[in-house]
Formats: sequence, C-alpha cells, structure tokens
Amino acid sequence: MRIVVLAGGIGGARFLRGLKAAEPQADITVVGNTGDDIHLFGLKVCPDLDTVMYTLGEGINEEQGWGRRDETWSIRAEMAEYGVEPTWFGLGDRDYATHIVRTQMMSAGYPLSAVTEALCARWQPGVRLIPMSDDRVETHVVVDTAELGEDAEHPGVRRAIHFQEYWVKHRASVTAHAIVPVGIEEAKPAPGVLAAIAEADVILFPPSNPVVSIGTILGVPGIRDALVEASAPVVGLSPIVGGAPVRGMADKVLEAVGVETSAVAVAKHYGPGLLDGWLVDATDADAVAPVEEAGIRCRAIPLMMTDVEATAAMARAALDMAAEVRAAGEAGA
Ligand SMILES: C[C@H](OP(=O)(O)O)C(=O)O
Repeated sequence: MRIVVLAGGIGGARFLRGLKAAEPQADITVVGNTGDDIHLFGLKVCPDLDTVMYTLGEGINEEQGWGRRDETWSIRAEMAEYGVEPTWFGLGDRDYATHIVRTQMMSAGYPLSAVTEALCARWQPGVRLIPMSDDRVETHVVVDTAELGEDAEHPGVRRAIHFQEYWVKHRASVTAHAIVPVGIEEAKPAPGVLAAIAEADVILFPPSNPVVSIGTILGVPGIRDALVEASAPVVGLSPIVGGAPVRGMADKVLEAVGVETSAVAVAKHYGPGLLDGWLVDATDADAVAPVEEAGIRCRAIPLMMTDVEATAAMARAALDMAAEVRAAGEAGA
C-alpha cells in the first residue's frame, strides 16, 4: 500500500510512528512542512523535517518531542558568552551537526530534497521524507509592535516576525493578525511530491497544525490541486479535541485565519473538496453529524497519541475509513 502523509513536526512524527507500527509493509512518503525553517547563525534549520527524521530514526528527545536525545549544550553556552542573539531558539550540540551538514551541502549546490535524503541515509526513518519544496518558504506572523513592547507611542503599527520568533520566543502570546508564508507563491513542489500524491493509495493528514504545518504545505502551488485530483481517498485526524489543541497553541493561528478551534471547523476549513474522511476524538462525538452534513465522512474514536499502540489504532482507523471511502466510490461508480 502506498501512503502519502502531509506532516508538520511533533504531532506528525508521532502519528507516523503509529502508522509504521500499524502497516509495517506500507510504502510511506512523507511530505514535510518547511515553512517553519529558519536561518540561524548562518545555518539552515528545518525543525519539522528533523523532528520526523529523529523521531522515526530513534534519535529524538522523547520528553521534548523535538531535538536530539542525550543532547549537550556547549555551543549554546559559548555563543551566549559572546552575547550572540538569538538566545531563545534551542540548538544543542548534536543537533548542530545536522544543520552544519545540511548547510554545507546546500552551499555546495544540492537542493533541500537531496540533502534530506542524504541525512535520512544515516537515520533510516523507514519512510521517504521529502520537503514540500526545495524553494525557500518561511512563515511569518503579522503582529502589533506595541504588543512586542516596541513603538508604544505608535499604536496600530504592525510588522511581520518570523514564525519561530512568534511561536518559540513569544509562545504565541501576542495577537497574530495574519500568517504569511513568505515565498510560497514562487515555490514549486519538490521532486517526487506530485508523483507520490498521484500514485498514492491513501493520503493522510495527521493531527498536525492545520494552519502553519498542513496549511503551508497545501499553499505550495500545485499540491492542493494534486490532492483534489488524486484518486486516493484523503483522510484527516483532528488536532483539536474538546475545543482545544491536543498539544501546542494551534488555537492562536486558527484564530488568525478566522477558523474556530473545533474539530468541526477544522474539517470545514479543509473542506469536502479536499477531505473524504475525518476522524474526531471520542469526546467530540457530537461533531460527527455536522461534519457529515458538510459532505465529509466522519467517525469519533480515541485520538490521544499516548503510546505507539494507541497511535497505531488511530492509523488503522484512518486506513479503514479510506477503504470505506474507496468502496463507497466504487459502489457509486
Ligand atoms: C506548530 C506546531 O505544529 P505541528 O508541528 O504540531 O504540526 C504546533 O501546532 O505545535
């Protein structure tokens, strides 16, 4: 079975671990979000690609969900001694090696997709991990400068800050007025992305951030159309449970794009043109009827990724729903 998964960081990576446990023989292609990428100290950092790679390659810091296990922080301490900014983004020594190798290869002319493949040769994630695009896309967030503590005498002045500054430095505590994936209009899908979508048997949206992870991937010209045209069913799992994100602060960026923080609203945001099926948490059973009324097959099951077995059960439910969609399509054809 050929499965394509659109993934952000922690939620996507943990879901993939369950999917691999549920379908060990499957041929899985992961289209990774690169809108969270940031250039720091001259290095290109790809947080979501690395979280998928480290998680599936058994190198992740399990407690944090990001970064390397058994990490040390000598470089960060030395940089602080020099007074070098920014200090709010945590890069450990082991993690630095990944960014140095990536940056060195990119400086030598290799595209990000080739570099990612080379990094994965070490980590053996057991999936084909492709960035959504080889072109540089970096998500920015429009905020009020007064809320940043700048320019207090000029209320109403806004500027765009990098997504990581908004998310990691400010913990999404300043109002996001708009989410702007800079560079996306000119970005092309990375080699292999459109073919994987066209040839897939099943396409899954894990419980990743619908705005800044999956939403950014969908914004790369050509990817959304390929998904709509794909013969494979598209099934998603809600990242919102009981009106709140399972983890993180996705509610803040949903608000910025005018979408309510609910399993129903996120399903409608993706829409029936894109989604064939949607899984909501058992506590959101009352979401099933409105999602189905919107034209998307829906079921309520436990959606907490507490361990690999619970996550594998979610993956199996998504694959079962995809099979139902396919059977219904064949019966109707
Ligand atoms: C930004 C992040 O997205 P994810 O990596 O979970 O898709 C989150 O919502 O915590």
